[in-house]
Amino acid sequence: MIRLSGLRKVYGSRGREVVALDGVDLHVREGEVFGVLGRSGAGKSTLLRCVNLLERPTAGTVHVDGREMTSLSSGELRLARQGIGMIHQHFALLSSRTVAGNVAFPLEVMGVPAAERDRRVAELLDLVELGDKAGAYPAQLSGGQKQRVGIARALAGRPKVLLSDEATSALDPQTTASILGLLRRLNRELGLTVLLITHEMNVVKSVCDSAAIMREGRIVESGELPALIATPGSELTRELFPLPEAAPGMVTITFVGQADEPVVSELVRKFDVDVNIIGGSLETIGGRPMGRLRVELTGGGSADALAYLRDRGLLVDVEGAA
Ligand SMILES: Nc1ncnc2c1ncn2[C@@H]1O[C@H](COP(=O)(O)OP(=O)(O)OP(=O)(O)O)[C@@H](O)[C@H]1O
Repeated sequence: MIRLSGLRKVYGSRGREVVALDGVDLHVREGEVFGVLGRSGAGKSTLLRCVNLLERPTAGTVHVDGREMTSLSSGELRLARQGIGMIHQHFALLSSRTVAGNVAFPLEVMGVPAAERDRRVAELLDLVELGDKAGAYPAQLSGGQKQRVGIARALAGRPKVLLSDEATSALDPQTTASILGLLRRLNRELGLTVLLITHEMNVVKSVCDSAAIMREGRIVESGELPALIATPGSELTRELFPLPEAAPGMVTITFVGQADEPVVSELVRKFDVDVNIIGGSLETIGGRPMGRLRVELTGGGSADALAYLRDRGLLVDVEGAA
């Protein structure tokens, strides 16, 4: 649905060049929620704004729903942008307009007749569960309600793609969870493809099907979450499942979906080993238990025990071993 190839963006700033995107390739499949994670300055906002061409890339191509965005005329681009909604960290609502007026705004720009516009606004406000706030002004709303208005407005043109620019960063954890729940529901009910940028691991964990990590304008890893978590050396896995520091010889076992099996007791029963648990971190991601366990194995059966774990499809990493 979204394909970025060889994307480069260089800003000229007071005679100095800043490379914000340095050869980004990214594929977001239709109907998925894709999260781009990265620290401040990594290039996330620039990447997102290149998708709808709010920012024009210096080089590379941007395909959205089969169209090459950089080759469109300004009229074609305006139309193409109707198929790409966007929500923002600070909501970007018009304070002088009511909730209904904010949602109606893009419909007015599109030239939708008044009666149809009113119908559509009511439908959109119902969709985000704000039907009773149509006449309220943004200043009278909570942060979560403001973001729901932002989402309703972004969906006015019935987009296939929603871009989310740190949409929950200004919200408390409970409100964040409800907004992420809403995005997930819209993704499922409308088949909406969602590309979100965030610096919060929690967002990726709770709502994304796939993710990418960005650093200094580059994608350092990307893919569907289970595959990414099962990749040896994955940075995402380390951040998702933090563990106490490893000492040489310690064993880290990564589970992707097998976390409900009694692996530790099996090891002790089947092999001549003692298992000392150093730490563990488990989460349910996409309905599947995933996580990491760090242990110390002692006893003559350690090598056989490790081979057994690997045979079972678990990712096993021995600290200090090549
Ligand atoms: N309009 C601009 N002019 C010059 N430099 C810019 C501009 N926009 C962004 N940059 C620079 O490009 C780099 C990437 O910025 P970007 O905002 O995309 O990162 P980010 O990961 O979204 O960070 P944050 O979460 O802090 O917004 C940074 O070094 C930033 O200073």
